[in-house]
Amino acid sequence: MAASEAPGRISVLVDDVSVRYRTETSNVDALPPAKRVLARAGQAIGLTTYTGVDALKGISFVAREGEHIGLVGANGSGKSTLLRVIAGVEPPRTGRVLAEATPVLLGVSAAMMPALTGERNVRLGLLALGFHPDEITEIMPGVIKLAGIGDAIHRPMKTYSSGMGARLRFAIAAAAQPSILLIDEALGTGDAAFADRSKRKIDELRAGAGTIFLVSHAAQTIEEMCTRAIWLHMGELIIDGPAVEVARAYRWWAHLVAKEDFQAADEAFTLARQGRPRIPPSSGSKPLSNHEGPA
Ligand SMILES: Nc1ncnc2c1ncn2[C@@H]1O[C@H](COP(=O)(O)OP(=O)(O)OP(=O)(O)O)[C@@H](O)[C@H]1O
Repeated sequence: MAASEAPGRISVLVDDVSVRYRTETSNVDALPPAKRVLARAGQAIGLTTYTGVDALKGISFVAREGEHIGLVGANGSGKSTLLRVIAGVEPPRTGRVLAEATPVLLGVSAAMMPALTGERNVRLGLLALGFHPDEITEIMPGVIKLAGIGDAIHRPMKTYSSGMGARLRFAIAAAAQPSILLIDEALGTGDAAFADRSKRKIDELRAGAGTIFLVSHAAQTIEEMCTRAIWLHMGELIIDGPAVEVARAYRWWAHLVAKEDFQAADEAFTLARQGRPRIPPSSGSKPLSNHEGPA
């Protein structure tokens, strides 16, 4: 179903959202000239230099019920940041996000308490997601089973490996059965058995959710699983349209960049930005590699 055919109710409104991260840098030369002299003087006496990274620049769009929206773009283009802003775990510097239900970002929504056991964290996480204590008693076993971390569930979370913590967070978020579901494939973690269980759970959640946002580096996954796609580049929205069109245009551009045919890449990029994405004639019969690109 193409975006233009989706008549569902508006579920998420992203209005002129910008995010800037403040981060340390050792590259004083990249700072604006006015700040360079001061930064050099500061460095000479051991002070840390900070700079701003514009992760999202004035992003606006509307998502509707029934839409499965893929986010594509090179590494660092702002995809995860956008999911985090929609989930409400990253405050935007400007703009706002309105949602008709609580969007749940699989894997990171629950704030965990390191000193408490996994079991206590599950209980707190489910309370935070709005479950009634009686419901929690009922669904706890299923959440613990999905996390599948064995006896470690009775140990403090600070003793967990990062994979074990991620599994628990995933299992808590999955219990929410959200109507607005945010999936960041980069969060995919764990061993083969968990990957299999989590994939089945994601499929189940996808079937129940009204609006889905999916970040994936595999443009083909976006083509197969989404109705619509948004291409982000250096924090800017380049094109928003039917998934197949946008994902293929992105893959084509990424392929040209990987081949170092920068002139053709620039042309493809400009056309996409103008809303006239270039879809390579061969892409239907001979798919480009999923992972091609400047990533
Ligand atoms: N906590 C942070 N502090 C400073 N900069 C950050 C932080 N998180 C992200 N960034 C920067 O913001 C920009 C966007 O990052 P983001 O993770 O949203 O990109 P992405 O498209 O999801 O990348 P990837 O495909 O590599 O996962 C990048 O330049 C990144 O370095």
